[in-house]
Amino acid sequence: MASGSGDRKYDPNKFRKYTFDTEPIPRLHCYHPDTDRLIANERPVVITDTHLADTALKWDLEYLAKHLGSGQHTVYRSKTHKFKYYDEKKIKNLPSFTPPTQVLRMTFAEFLDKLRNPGKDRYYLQQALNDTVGKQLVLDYLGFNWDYVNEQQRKFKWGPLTSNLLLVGMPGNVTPAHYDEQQNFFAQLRGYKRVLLFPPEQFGCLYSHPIHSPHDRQSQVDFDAPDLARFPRFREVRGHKVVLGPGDVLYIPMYWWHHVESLVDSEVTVSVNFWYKGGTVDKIEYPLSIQQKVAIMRNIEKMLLEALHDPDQMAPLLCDIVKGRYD
Ligand SMILES: CCC[C@@H](CC(=O)O)C(=O)C(=O)O
Ligand SMILES: [Zn+2]
Repeated sequence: MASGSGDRKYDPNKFRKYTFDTEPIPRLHCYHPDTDRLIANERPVVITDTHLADTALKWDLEYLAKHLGSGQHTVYRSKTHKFKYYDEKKIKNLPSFTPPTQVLRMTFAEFLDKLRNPGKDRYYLQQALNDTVGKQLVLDYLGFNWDYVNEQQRKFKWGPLTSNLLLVGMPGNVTPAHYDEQQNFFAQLRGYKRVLLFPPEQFGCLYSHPIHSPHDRQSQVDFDAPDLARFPRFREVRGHKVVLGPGDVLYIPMYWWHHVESLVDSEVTVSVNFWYKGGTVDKIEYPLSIQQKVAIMRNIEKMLLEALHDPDQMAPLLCDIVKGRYD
């Protein structure tokens, strides 16, 4: 049964089921007065009629093969549907770490080949748009509604645009729950993606990997088989949910956890995100925001690890600070 507004065609039953409740995310016109209020309050919202990346709505596989350029692109290969991000620079911190995916470099033509004959593997192209793309793609990129996003960046005092990541994923691919330290306008171009979001207040329920781990910022909880003995507060998560289709732009606020999956039987999905550095506050106001508290927790963890030089000493030391004194 097709679902969704207008000519949106997807079967909502084709997304994986999870153990927690979800509530919908508002879908508002870019000029609706509540849209800017939600963004100003760092709450997620699907913004319609931005025409943000309309020039990229034609970016199907054939078009990308023609215009993405003959350079090498970053493609992840996974033996499962999950593409859990890891920071290669932190692997040295954790000799026991086994990367859950392989990073490959290939031309788009080679990527197309993999899509046609994936074998048991799955592939996910994740490539920052840069000056290696073809002329036509540059023209499409210049044709993005920069007036709109530049105005938003100014209005909400965000930092600079750091990158636009092009994402070309196989049906069913999942980017597991994580948070980013950047503001994100996520533009869906082809196919359908479901995004589950969790506010930064649920930090204590999503158990991110330790900061020195390559999986820093990623949840330790396997949403397909949550280990409630190790992660008991996962029972408390309450998600926000939206299915994005072509033309939708989702504002993913900095520090909001998100789990993103391509509809299992949709066409190959194409998205482009707009990552902005967070703004700087000129003066600290109290009470602190939850985002500021997450940033403080990260800084404390970094400083303590730096001082102790040994992750195994973190828990006993923190327990001595807290137990019987602050709890
Ligand atoms: C590597 C970025 C993946 C993306 C989610 C997805 O489309 O799979 C995301 O998490 C983001 O845009 O922040
Ligand atoms: Zn993300």
